[in-house]
Amino acid sequence: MPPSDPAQPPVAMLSVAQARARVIARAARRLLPPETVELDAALGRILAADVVASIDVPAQANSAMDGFALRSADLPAVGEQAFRLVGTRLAGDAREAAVGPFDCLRITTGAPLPRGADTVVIKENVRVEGDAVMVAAGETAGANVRAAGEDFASGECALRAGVRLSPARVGVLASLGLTAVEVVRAPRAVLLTTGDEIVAPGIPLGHGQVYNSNRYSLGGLLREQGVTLLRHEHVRDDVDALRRALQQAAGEADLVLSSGGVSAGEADFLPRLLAEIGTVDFWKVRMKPGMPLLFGAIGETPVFALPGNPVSGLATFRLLVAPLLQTWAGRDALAAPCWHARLAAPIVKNHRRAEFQRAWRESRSDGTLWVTPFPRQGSGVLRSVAEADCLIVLPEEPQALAIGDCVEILPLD
Ligand SMILES: Nc1nc2c(c(=O)[nH]1)N[C@H]1C(S)=C(S)[C@@H](COP(=O)(O)OP(=O)(O)OC[C@H]3O[C@@H](n4cnc5c(N)ncnc54)[C@H](O)[C@@H]3O)O[C@H]1N2
Ligand code: MOO
Repeated sequence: MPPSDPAQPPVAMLSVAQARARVIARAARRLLPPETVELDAALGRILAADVVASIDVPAQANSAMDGFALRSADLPAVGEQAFRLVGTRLAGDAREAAVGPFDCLRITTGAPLPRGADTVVIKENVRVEGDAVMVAAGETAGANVRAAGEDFASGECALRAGVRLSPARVGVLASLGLTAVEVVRAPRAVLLTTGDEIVAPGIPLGHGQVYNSNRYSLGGLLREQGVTLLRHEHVRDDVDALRRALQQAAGEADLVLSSGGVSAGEADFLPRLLAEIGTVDFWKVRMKPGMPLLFGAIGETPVFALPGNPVSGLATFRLLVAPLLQTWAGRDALAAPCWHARLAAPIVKNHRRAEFQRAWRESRSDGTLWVTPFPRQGSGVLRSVAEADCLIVLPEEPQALAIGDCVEILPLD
């Protein structure tokens, strides 16, 4: 249930797991429709439906090497055997060919195997004497042949719905002969940054002013996740300006992300405003950094109001915005594999929020993974995220962890 007065801290904040469940539930209420794109535009997109192979790949058995195709039954057990050279087929030669007993066909990599043949002997292993090809004992039956359907058999599921189309996956689609593919429509987002002290880079910094890094780091995270960033707008700490900006953004986007103005300051208008013009699903999560995170919707458009502190914004994005995008991508947002590592430095934590410490991981030669927390963990130390490659996940209970203790980590790359 939404808190009755979002400007007042709720009696019990949600845990990260509870907050994530609410985010996923809201994402599932409004999935994005599929659209068809040409293969050239498919890279990075999310597959909307399973792709089933309608042909065998490769379509015919073919040679994996340059050499001579023959019948394995004719290979010599000892000494040498002469094979009669009956022709040549380079890859791309569409004529059918066949070999009979003690025949061989000169063949190049990728050329279809002639009827009757089941083995290719590489050219380096034979001696050609006129029309005779001499093959010595020791060749392996069935060698250097790629079976029809070895990569994908017709009828087999080649790619599952929900996967991101990497270069190799787009290659798979092409290998199946497809020219276009159904993908999930890219979510469209508007990013609002707020705060009277925030100015754009390039302008000389006045007293008390701060450059707008969130625009670029949060905008970058959105883009990295395949979101189309429709636009960014910086909004001053004015309740009417914020109301207008939020309503307009919700009208044009699938997702609204804002930064700043969610905590307890005199200009932190977002919690009350979202309750006024939309719905508050939750405000404040038992996490550090990122505790004041606000989530809800305007109409059916989900709204994340992230804390203004640069590190808090990035952490809440990784932990709570990403699951919404994963749900829209048709993926199970709870299924991410869990990594573990040993602590290379002690950690003492006294509070009762789950903590996500920026850290570096290191794979040691004995096969163990170690993790070193960044020395400065403040929510304003953006450098900690810029230099880190993972987050150490510390559970809610107070902890005194020693060097060598095992902790859960979340990779950032
Ligand atoms: N009395 C309390 N004070 C604070 C609490 C609290 O519970 N009680 N919570 C703290 C926590 S935790 C966080 S996190 C921050 C979150 O504050 P807001 O979301 O309201 O954000 P702002 O106050 O607008 O800004 C916080 C900080 O971040 C800088 N900032 C904001 N926007 C940007 C931007 N676009 N680029 C770079 N830096 C930005 C801003 O200058 C502030 O330094 O509140 C604590 N306070
Ligand atoms: O949650 Mo705040 O993000 O601790 O600084």
